[in-house]
Amino acid sequence: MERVVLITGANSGIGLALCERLLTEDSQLRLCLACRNMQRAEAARSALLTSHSNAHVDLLQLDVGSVQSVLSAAQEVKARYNRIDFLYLNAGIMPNPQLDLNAFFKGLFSRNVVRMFATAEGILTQQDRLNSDGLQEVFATNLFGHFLLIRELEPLLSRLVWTSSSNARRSAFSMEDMQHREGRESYSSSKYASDMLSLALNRQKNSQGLFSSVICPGLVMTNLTYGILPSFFWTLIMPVMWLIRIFTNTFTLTPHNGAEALHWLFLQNPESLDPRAKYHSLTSGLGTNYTQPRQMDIDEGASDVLYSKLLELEKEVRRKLSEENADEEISAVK
Ligand SMILES: NC(=O)C1=CN([C@@H]2O[C@H](COP(=O)(O)OP(=O)(O)OC[C@H]3O[C@@H](n4cnc5c(N)ncnc54)[C@H](OP(=O)(O)O)[C@@H]3O)[C@@H](O)[C@H]2O)C=CC1
Ligand SMILES: CC(C)=CCC[C@@H](C)[C@H]1CC[C@H]2C3=C(CC[C@]12C)[C@@]1(C)CCC(=O)[C@@H](C)[C@@H]1CC3
Repeated sequence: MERVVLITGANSGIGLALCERLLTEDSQLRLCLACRNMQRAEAARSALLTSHSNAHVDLLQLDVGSVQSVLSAAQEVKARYNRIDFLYLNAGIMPNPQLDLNAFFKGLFSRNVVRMFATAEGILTQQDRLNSDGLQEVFATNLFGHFLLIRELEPLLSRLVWTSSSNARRSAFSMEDMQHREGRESYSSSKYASDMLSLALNRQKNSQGLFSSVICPGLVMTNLTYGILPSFFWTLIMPVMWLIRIFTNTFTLTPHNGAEALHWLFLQNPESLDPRAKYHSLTSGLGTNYTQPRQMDIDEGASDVLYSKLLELEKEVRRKLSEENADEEISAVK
């Protein structure tokens, strides 16, 4: 039977590399590339068809950071497919990143140097903003839009895979400020929230046949990472990056390597997976890719609380949207 795989943020980086790898694995797949920009989606589709000329590649317009777009895209998915075998929740942003050079150089000569290169802990902040739905943009894109998509498509789903990060950190997340309105680590907070949500989904939904996993792709050179430093700087330090890669397995660097754990999970029986593990894409000094589970620092109770808070926010957002639609209808009649 033809399997259907939907991937958010599939037009570039790790998402696009995953598409390539999945088509190489199973040429009979039906891939659905869910992207916000249809021109970029078309370009990705053409690239995939160049290497896999008989592949079934569909496109879906989805801005995961917009409530209305998620609801419309979900309607379209329900009209097109009877089921989604794998939903990869991969789209993600890190807007206005700032590297703390002082902390970086201090870190270079500390015991935590390997950890710093693997997680960017203590050296990276972001500046977030409100989107047109009144939500924090990073939270809306990296977490809430995906949550809403899952809620809309639930009867069709069986496997979920989140592209999280080793930058996810408990101390960056606060249950009282789950959107991270206050701090400057919105990326870390949103990724920690996705780890928690994945655990909560497993606790609530495994009995109904829905399984969720999280991965970290390692440090991959994509649009997201290129946005952190000016391009001339990347050109300068690229040889150093490849050198560091010999000593640290988290420097996967290429999108193909970064997609390792996403691909590996595609081949696993969900019952054999650990809901408390994050599956890391790793690359050895000799360039061999492998996947390694590492325990996440999360409480089951807290993950359930987050799940309830997301359900509450969903209600609120839907109510607001229907009020806005009603207002629009009234003014159209006038
Ligand atoms: N690169 C790395 O080192 C790491 C990346 N990650 C995660 O991997 C995932 C993929 O990122 P990566 O491949 O690196 O970076 P890219 O920027 O190449 O890919 C991000 C993808 O997400 C899409 N996207 C962003 N915002 C939205 C939106 N509102 N609606 C729909 N699609 C959207 C982008 O589309 P568009 O082209 O239109 O912007 C793009 O296709 C992210 O979740 C990121 O956090 C995790 C750890 C490390
Ligand atoms: C190699 C030299 C000399 C400098 C590079 C320093 C930083 C730009 C680099 C060090 C650790 C990196 C890192 C990320 C981005 C680039 C670094 C800060 C990530 C935050 C990218 C996105 C993620 O989700 C993380 C897993 C990455 C963690 C490490």
